Amino acid sequence: MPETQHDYPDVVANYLLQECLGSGFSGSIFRGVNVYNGQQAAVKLQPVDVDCPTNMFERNFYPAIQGGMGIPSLHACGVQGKYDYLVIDLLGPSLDSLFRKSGKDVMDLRSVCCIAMQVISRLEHMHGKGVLHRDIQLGNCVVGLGSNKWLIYMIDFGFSKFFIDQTTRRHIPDSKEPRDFIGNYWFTSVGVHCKGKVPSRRDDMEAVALMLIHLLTPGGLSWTRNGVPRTDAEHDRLIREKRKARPEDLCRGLPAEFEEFLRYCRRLKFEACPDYNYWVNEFRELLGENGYPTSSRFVWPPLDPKVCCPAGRTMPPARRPPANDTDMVGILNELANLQIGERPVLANRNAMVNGVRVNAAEGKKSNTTETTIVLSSGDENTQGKGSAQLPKAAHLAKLRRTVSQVTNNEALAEVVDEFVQVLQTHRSRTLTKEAFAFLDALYKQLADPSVYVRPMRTSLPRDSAEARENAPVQRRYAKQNKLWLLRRDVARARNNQAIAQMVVEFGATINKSSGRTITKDAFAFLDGLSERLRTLA
Ligand SMILES: Nc1ncnc2c1ncn2[C@@H]1O[C@H](COP(=O)(O)OP(=O)(O)OP(=O)(O)O)[C@@H](O)[C@H]1O
Repeated sequence: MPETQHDYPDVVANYLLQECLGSGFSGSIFRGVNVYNGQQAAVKLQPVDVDCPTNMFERNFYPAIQGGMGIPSLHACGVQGKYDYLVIDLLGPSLDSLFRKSGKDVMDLRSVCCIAMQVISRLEHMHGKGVLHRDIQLGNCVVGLGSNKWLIYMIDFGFSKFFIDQTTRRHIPDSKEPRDFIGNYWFTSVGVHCKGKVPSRRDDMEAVALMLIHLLTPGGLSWTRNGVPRTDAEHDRLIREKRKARPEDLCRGLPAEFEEFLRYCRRLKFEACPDYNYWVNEFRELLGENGYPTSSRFVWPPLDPKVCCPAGRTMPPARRPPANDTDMVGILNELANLQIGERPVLANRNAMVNGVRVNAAEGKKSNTTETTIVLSSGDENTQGKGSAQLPKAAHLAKLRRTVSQVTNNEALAEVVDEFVQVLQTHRSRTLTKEAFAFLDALYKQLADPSVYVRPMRTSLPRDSAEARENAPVQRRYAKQNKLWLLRRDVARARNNQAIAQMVVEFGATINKSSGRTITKDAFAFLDGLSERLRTLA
């Protein structure tokens, strides 16, 4: 029997109310038992006179989205006495509650990838029916019960909205007028929360990205750490913090997919349909690359890594450790001392950190002497060359000079391998101007060393005449699709000229992207390129 300050009825729509399962801003949810057939359900009650009658809104969306995987069924709804009610499938605990109860600071990578795959699929379903969720958060993702406990359900459609007008079947219009934000403090997109933009599909996706990054960040995203803002000043502070957080800072130390996903969502146009499939596959691949099963089934509590990870694999932590170089050196030294069978721990490209430069006078305070600590990757190609000690820019400049003098494919392949290694070694995955200069030189060697090559990246602004000139090639594909195609096609490139053309397209695609980051497909392309050069040698 419900105990409350509200005088909730004992029975609502034939359901005898039992214990309270959760409470929201203006209502509560009870387990209910059908008095006629004993079936259980969740009964969501809200006083009819609340300022924001979300139950009344919510019931409008069920007919449109019901039947989708991970969408609860609506069994009954209406008004009884002073309460607006919804009777929906009884489900299990929310991700918020599971995570809190685990007492952990971060969630494991496998669980986060499964959440990513499932929640993106839920959005694909909802968006496919013309509905935005607009309140993506851990409390609104709940697991099923019994045989469905691996399945993540989306709940709480009280803030949802049809973005496809039900009469005209057209997308709702954008507006330049800033609007009051709708959603939640933690995960609502920067555009909607901090800039007052009209929410669309991209904002649901960005909320997912922020939620995933939050789960992988010790202590969570920085603006979530002071609790819910209670005053306007606190809210303003939160907005400033959220707004200034750059993807590369939020995702430092995480697998590159998370930063790419966040950037992707933020680049989407107002009416754009996100490529859900692409991202589900990215997170699936990330699972595979880390030795996990690639199923999206959410297993909680997480399995012991020894059980779900093939023998001999070393598991990456949910987050690569340090924010601080001094800590990093300590951890790397410890790692170097570990005796883990015959496998060189640091040789795994995903986990590899070849070298770390640490300033002798601690951090960046001094610009004098630098102590360099180099840990070998165990990779034959770099051993003995001593070049891992060079700063990234100098190393890339040296490679540019080398590539300009190389005359055969085998040697070109070696230089490309070293280029990849330099990019992998450094924390920032941005293609710098030195890296672009290397690509220019590589192109020249592959195409015709005697011709003048117009630099791929110049200091001209992005919308300059030159950028516009290149635009048709760049616009043809979104970055990820283009890189995927390049990665696929380089294996069958007929000759050096064809590869040279791909290098240009590769550079143009990365240059066009907002972060100029090197993605997994980008690395795969470079690897494929060097392999192809060897077979064409
Ligand atoms: N069908 C369900 N089965 C089991 N528990 C549920 C169910 N629906 C909701 N809950 C629990 O109740 C909590 C609140 O649910 P919900 O978000 O739908 O309510 P709300 O009043 O709209 O909340 P808010 O004010 O946060 O938007 C959920 O986090 C979950 O723990």
